[in-house]
Amino acid sequence: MTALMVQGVTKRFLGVTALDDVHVDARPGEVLGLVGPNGAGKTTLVNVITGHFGPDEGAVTLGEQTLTGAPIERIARCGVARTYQHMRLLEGYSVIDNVLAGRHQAFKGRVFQLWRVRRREEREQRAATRELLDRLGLGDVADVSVSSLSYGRRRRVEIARALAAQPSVMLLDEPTAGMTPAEAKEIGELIRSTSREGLAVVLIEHNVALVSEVCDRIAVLDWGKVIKLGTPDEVWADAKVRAAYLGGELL
Ligand SMILES: Nc1ncnc2c1ncn2[C@@H]1O[C@H](COP(=O)(O)OP(=O)(O)OP(=O)(O)O)[C@@H](O)[C@H]1O
Repeated sequence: MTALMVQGVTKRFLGVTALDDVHVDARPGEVLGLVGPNGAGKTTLVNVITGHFGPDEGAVTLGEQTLTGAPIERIARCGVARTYQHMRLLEGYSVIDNVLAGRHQAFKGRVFQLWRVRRREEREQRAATRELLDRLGLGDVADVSVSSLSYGRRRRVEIARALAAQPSVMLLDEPTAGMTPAEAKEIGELIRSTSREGLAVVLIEHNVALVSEVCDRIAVLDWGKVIKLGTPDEVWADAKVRAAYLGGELL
């Protein structure tokens, strides 16, 4: 497993500097929180890492691999998976088919294979996906349409789909948005236990209590700049953070 490094990334949209010389890293086995007021640049940073936007300046690397400016599919195949602020599930398809889609996307075109070998791989992938669904508490709905699931379970399917690609880095954009506190707590526990298996998780999250509980380190963005990067205690004790984030009324 390899670390994600963002070095000196700047991204401008017409008159807006959405990211301004951003330096952050996410280490294998840790959860890195990405927090900050609305419009601070959190989603833009995720979009630059995943190749949805190229940066104007700076570099993104994963171990020895340079991701800067690479197409989205290549970055995904390098081991970067994500979920979106607004869910993008294949409506009307089963949970297992949605999750398998994540797996196929990551592995497609990898090698030319005989039909027989492909059939065997497909069976193996289905079995591995069922195991993953069991682990995420979705085993009982594997063959059910995602459209009929509760909001919390649909969010879980999104995470399962990202994990199915066996990433080194998983970027989660507000995975607990719209959840009940109990559902959010469960997702928090899931994120933490998943990271402990060795992947780096980058978590955009507005829920301060959850982010403090789940994250090893937190990067605070404000107006496109990282104003603090440290442990939850270090971050929330920082005067600049308190001033920028929720106008000083943090905890
Ligand atoms: N595609 C785009 N075109 C123009 N401006 C954009 C684009 N994407 C983001 N921006 C601008 O960049 C800035 C950062 O936006 P971004 O969505 O990254 O913030 P955020 O921290 O994720 O906010 P939120 O918490 O509200 O999701 C904002 O001023 C936003 O309007």
